[in-house]
Amino acid sequence: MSLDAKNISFNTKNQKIIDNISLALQPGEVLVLLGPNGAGKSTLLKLLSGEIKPSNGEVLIDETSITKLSLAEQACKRSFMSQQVAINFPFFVIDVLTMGWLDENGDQQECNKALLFLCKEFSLEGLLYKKYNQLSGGEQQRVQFVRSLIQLWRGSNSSPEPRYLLLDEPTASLDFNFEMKLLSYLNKVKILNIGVLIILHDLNLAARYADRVLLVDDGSIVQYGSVKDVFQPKLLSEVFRLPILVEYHDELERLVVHAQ
Ligand SMILES: Nc1ncnc2c1ncn2[C@@H]1O[C@H](COP(=O)(O)OP(=O)(O)OP(=O)(O)O)[C@@H](O)[C@H]1O
Repeated sequence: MSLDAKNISFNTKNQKIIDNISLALQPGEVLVLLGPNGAGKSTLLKLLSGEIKPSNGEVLIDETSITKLSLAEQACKRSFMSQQVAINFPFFVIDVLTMGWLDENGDQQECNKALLFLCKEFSLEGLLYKKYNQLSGGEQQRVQFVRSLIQLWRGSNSSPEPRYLLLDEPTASLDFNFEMKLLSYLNKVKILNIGVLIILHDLNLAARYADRVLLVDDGSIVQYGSVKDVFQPKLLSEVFRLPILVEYHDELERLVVHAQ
């Protein structure tokens, strides 16, 4: 079981944006997608989510081509939080949160339970009856993260099917507290048989939270593997076009990255 990209490419009239990428996101792992601006990360996530179709190759969810799944079936299997979600209609926060609730998630009582639990985790209780488009950027991002979790909720099921959570820079507008809260929450998410693919720009946070890393540049994979495999100073320096130092921090017990 996995969310697979098999030799996918995405071209526009004048540009090859994704060039023959293959990957497999496993349930139970956090795969961090790294790369410079314009490398193709968001496009790759949109392809994996089914939002856009590859020019070549295919995306499979648990061995079934995503093109053979209905939108409802896709929604059950994977949840996608894109970079910025503008909602022009004046929805209340509670409406935005419950939009993703599916029959598979459980009944109304279960929905209330999920809302109560996740809103407490991400301090949204006081915002439920505010208009979504009046929230700050960070508040909107917390709402979108909780919405994407609510979509995959299987609270009362002790052995849920594999599911996949795709997150495009979910911490970009968050303060330090909520940034750490969201990233450490992924450790709880992944043990629920969910595979998480997340785009991050902060290399130190990537080193801390990734089980595996996919480094892309110019639409292609540069390196795909463990943090140790990817966090090679020469490789990172080339991709990010500045001298980068990587060292093992004894006290933190992980690799840390510095710009030289
Ligand atoms: N539909 C499109 N039509 C034309 N060009 C596009 C389209 N989508 C993406 N691009 C271009 O493809 C490249 C990759 O964009 P993408 O948003 O995937 O990059 P990214 O790695 O997510 O960047 P960032 O870190 O800045 O968010 C960019 O040069 C972008 O301008």
